[in-house]
Amino acid sequence: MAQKLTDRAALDPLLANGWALVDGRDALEKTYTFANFIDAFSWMTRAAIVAEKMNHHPEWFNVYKTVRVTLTTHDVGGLSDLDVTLAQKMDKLAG
Ligand SMILES: C[C@H](O)[C@H](O)[C@H]1CNC2=NC(N)=NC(=O)C2=N1
Repeated sequence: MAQKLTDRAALDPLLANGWALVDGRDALEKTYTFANFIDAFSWMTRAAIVAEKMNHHPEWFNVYKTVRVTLTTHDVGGLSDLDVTLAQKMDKLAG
C-alpha cells in the first residue's frame, strides 16, 4: 500500500523539470510535447508498460503530439512516493 508523501522536498527536482502541482488537488501535472503522434504514442506505450509493472497508473490525455499527464495516488487521496517514481521514469523515457 502506498504511503502519502510526507517528504515534500522530493518534489523539487520534478518541479524544476516541467512538473507542476495541480490547483485544488494533491497531484502533479506535466505536458510532454513530442515531434509527432507516433513519438507521442510510442512514449505512452512504453510508459504504460512501466505503469502496469508498478501497478500505478497515470491519468493522461493525448492530442496529436502532446500528452498531458496527471499523477496522484487514488488509494491515499493524494501524492505518494509512487507518483514521484513514476514521474521520474516518465521523464527518463522521454529522454
Ligand atoms: C487495486 C489496484 O491495486 C489499485 O486500484 C491501484 C491501481 N493503480 C493505481 N494508480 C494510481 N494512480 N493510484 C492508485 O491508487 C492506484 N491503485
